[in-house]
Amino acid sequence: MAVTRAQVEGVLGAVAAPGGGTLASRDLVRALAVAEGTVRFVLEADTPELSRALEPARADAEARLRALPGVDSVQILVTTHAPPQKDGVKIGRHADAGPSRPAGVDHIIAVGSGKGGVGKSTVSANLAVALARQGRRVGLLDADIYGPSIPRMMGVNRRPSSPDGKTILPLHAHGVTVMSIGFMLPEDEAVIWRGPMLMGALQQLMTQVAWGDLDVMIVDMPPGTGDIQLSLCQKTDLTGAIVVSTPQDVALLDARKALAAFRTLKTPVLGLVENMSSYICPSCGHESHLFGEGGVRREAEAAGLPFLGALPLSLEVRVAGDTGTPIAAGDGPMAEAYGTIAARLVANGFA
Ligand SMILES: Nc1ncnc2c1ncn2[C@@H]1O[C@H](COP(=O)(O)OP(=O)(O)OP(=O)(O)O)[C@@H](O)[C@H]1O
Repeated sequence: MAVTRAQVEGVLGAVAAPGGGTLASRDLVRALAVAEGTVRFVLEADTPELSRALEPARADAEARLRALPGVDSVQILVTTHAPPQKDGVKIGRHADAGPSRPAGVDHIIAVGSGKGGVGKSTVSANLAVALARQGRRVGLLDADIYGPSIPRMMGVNRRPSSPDGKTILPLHAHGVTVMSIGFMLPEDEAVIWRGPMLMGALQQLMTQVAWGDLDVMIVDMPPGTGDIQLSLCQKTDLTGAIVVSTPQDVALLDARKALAAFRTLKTPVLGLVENMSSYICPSCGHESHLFGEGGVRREAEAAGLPFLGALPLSLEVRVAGDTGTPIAAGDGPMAEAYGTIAARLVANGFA
């Protein structure tokens, strides 16, 4: 029997947190994902001390979750907010170091979402492939520390090599240069990385990977609007961001938070994409709007932002993602839909 989110939340509500309360009541859990026997989440502490003190609770949660029927794997990441920086003191960096971009990379587009599971990685991978098919030199950086899925979607799972021990050689698939934080994480192991270490790893992917000359780099961001997303936007010279949402009200609420965060960070939003917008029955052709109709388009209009396109829910998309050949690499209406979004980005000079 498959494990449910409610069962997992029940366990998190029973594991004692250091200093009183439980992991749930102390609001320490972020990005909880429960899918196909895998439970994954982040414990986010606000001080390095709390992060260290969380280890017994992490181990307890892991043991209890593993004991639930239907759970095959448990991945818990412990992070801390970066310590506040004293004015003028920036260790190891030039005091004026602003946002940066790898040499030779013309544009960087972040793909974000407020809510997890809305198809952010699917859109990132397919957009990258669609742009490559239009002759652009494209990089795809999977920065989704909570659930790096780009290796599976692009069909690459070798560990990248580093012949000189300094530069990391990226992988290539479907005409795209690919690098994922997933390549750096040990598989099926609980990973305990602190916030600053994670940021260090992401910076490394940006600066130490031999990306070569690229017209555009697509960055698959972690879902949500936490510290990691914030630092990524602040430290990277982004051309702009694309926000993916489903038309459901709950997803839209979170998408609105993502838009607000990008606005605060002064990251231009290049447009919104509606994913899983409708379901077209493969046998009778009937179109149903499972998650509501047109919500993201209306959201874009209300915010005065471009609406880039609506992508239907399609079994083919999921199967393509699971088998390592994004749907945009083939032919048909979905590939065309991605081609249209890609062409628009190129025409506007963003890619
Ligand atoms: N239009 C679609 N039609 C059918 N399945 C889809 C579609 N878009 C995404 N999916 C499927 O939904 C699942 C979640 O998609 P994806 O991993 O891209 O979401 P995400 O927003 O990146 O999630 P996360 O929060 O884990 O990063 C995947 O199995 C993917 O194949």
